[in-house]
Amino acid sequence: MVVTRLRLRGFRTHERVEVRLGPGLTVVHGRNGIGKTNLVEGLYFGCTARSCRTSNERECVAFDADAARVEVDTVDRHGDEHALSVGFQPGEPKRIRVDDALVERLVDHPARPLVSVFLPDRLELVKGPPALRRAHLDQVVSALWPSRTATRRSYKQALAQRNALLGRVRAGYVGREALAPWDLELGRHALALCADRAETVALLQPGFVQIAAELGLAGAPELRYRPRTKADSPEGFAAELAERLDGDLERGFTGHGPHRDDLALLRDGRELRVYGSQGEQRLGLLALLLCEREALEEVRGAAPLMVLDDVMSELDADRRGLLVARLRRAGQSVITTTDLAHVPGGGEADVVRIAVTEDGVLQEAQAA
Ligand SMILES: Nc1ncnc2c1ncn2[C@@H]1O[C@H](COP(=O)(O)OP(=O)(O)OP(=O)(O)O)[C@@H](O)[C@H]1O
Repeated sequence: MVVTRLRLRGFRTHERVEVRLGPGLTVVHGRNGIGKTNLVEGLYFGCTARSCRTSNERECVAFDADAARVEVDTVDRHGDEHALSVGFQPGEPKRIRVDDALVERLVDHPARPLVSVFLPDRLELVKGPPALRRAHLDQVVSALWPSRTATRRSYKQALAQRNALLGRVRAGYVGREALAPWDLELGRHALALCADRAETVALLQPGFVQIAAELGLAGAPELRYRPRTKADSPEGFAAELAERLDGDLERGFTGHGPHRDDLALLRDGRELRVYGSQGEQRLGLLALLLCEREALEEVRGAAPLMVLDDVMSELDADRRGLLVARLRRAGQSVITTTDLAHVPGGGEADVVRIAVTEDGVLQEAQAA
């Protein structure tokens, strides 16, 4: 799936913009604060109906506009064209259309392109709480094997049911023994979810190690899945729950299981979250997103659209070269930069360049 065209209306600094993207690399350049991130945020919004920068989407509507509208044209692998549009007016539900049909959600719609975004704000994924990395890992599982989304859903449902039952035991409506069948049920889904996550991390690990080293993360990089459970059968998991039942009854919810797992990014065995510098955390995040992209290419035969905002200024010339070479190997990517010279090969004929200036957004090189 390739995004061929992006149109923004009333989106942050962009009153009215239309640009074409290349099937390979597109470089968006312009001075600080001119609206480059706003443009790629618009691209993300058009592909997912969500902002990649804020949960308060009112912020995306231009200061002097009442509503924002983003349209994205795509071509799928069979050559079929699709038109996605997202209209957003604060206080109203979003109006999302795919090929003129209204849809409720875009994220799980088959016609939408997968998109992976590196923004300075996304550093939270490395620095922040385990819940963010867990959710991210589950998204990668779903992107790699869409049918396995059901595993996570089943676990969540079983967990909610057990938590409800804990409440009934606490209130004295039923005895503790009522939990036993639910614990086994939860154990079955828990082990399936852990297996999906472990398989994904094993698949990502070699790429992560290679890319992190290539980008200059000193020491031995490692991606490590940290499941809470040590069980290898539903019965074993149920036994772990039974050991913790008093605590669960006290709190009123289940404190053990895959909803407490973490994905650790390490260097020389130490967590980047705790010991990494900001620059090292950035490299860790970049390596993670890039190895996911390559795994998707391998498993699904389609790399997601990769959006890299303001990444070049942090890398030396050799590493910029390695990064761009990796991006150009497969799939579509968009890089923003203050200086076109920071993108090796950015002037080549197959690269699409878009200049964001005080006079507007200028398409410098058109995709064929
Ligand atoms: N809803 C909005 N309406 C109008 N302008 C906005 C809105 N939200 C943010 N801005 C403006 O957008 C500008 C920042 O744009 P953006 O983050 O895209 O810059 P940039 O080109 O990526 O800069 P840098 O290179 O420094 O990262 C700021 O001047 C900010 O005031």
